[in-house]
Amino acid sequence: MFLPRIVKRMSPLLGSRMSLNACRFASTDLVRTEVDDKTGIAVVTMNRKPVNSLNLELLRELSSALDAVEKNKSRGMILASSLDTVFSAGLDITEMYKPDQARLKDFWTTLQEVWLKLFGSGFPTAAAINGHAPAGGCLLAMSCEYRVMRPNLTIGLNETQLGIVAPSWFMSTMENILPRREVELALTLGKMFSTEKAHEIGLVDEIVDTKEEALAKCTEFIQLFARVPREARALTKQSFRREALQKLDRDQDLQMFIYLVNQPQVQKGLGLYFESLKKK
Ligand SMILES: CCCC/C=C\CC(=O)SCCNC(=O)CCNC(=O)[C@H](O)C(C)(C)COP(=O)(O)OP(=O)(O)OC[C@H]1O[C@@H](n2cnc3c(N)ncnc32)[C@H](O)[C@@H]1OP(=O)(O)O
Repeated sequence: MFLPRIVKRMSPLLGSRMSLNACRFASTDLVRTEVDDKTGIAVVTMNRKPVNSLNLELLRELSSALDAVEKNKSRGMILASSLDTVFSAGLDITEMYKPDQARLKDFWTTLQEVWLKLFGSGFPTAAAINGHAPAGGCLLAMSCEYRVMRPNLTIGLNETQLGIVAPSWFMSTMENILPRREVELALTLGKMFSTEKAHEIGLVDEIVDTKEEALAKCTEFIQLFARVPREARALTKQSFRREALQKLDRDQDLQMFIYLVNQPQVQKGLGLYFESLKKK
């Protein structure tokens, strides 16, 4: 079981609001967690080059970071990326293409866990989307309560474009934000929205020019709850999200995923897609 290292020092994020305050760090190579001592808000930053694709190790560390945020009783959590142009490229295709079956099982179970912890968290959450957010990257952002994005990027659930089917809990997560018809269209098309279009339809709440502004806007959102009793807020949020959370039958979902991924036509499609990414 991974245990985050916790030390106390000054934030290296010079120029951002966070830099003014001493921060507690709980960091690993893949996920950095910084808690601002003044606001009590944790910034969880994904840091897996080149594109924050979600492999088993990154998912495990995200899961541990979420546990740490919960345990530390942080005022809220902002999810961000250390990369300049990518928030997260979604699931790491190498986990699904010609997979090791035991690892594939672990991989999917850990993704379920991350979603259950993030979407179902009692603490306030916001995503500072400072880069592209396709598929699993979009899922992480949508699992938060508020989204702030930089211009000229893309976000969406593009699974059908890859010949795969987004699980129903990906759909429920989008349905928590957008009208059902919009979700059906977006998913059947495998639509990637520009930042501007995502903002127009409500998938993204605000557009800002820099990562620092995104972090500041996310902080402002979380601070809206400063005077709302923590427990009442948490139970209200969880009650809104309960139906989606309870709909996930983890075992059945795992069996379905394993079955689908191992279909020869899905393997072929993933292989071709991966090649096309490499050729680019
Ligand atoms: C039943 C199954 C259910 C599954 C549910 C969810 C599915 C998913 O999440 S599938 C993943 C879907 N993701 C995508 O389609 C995104 C693919 N990536 C991109 O579009 C671009 O990489 C991106 C816009 C994110 C960034 O563009 P660039 O900055 O131009 O980077 P490159 O495209 O040059 O990529 C750099 C490097 O990373 C590799 N890469 C990219 N994405 C992935 C990925 N998802 N998994 C694994 N590897 C990925 C890419 O091949 C490049 O590798 P090298 O050529 O070796 O440098």
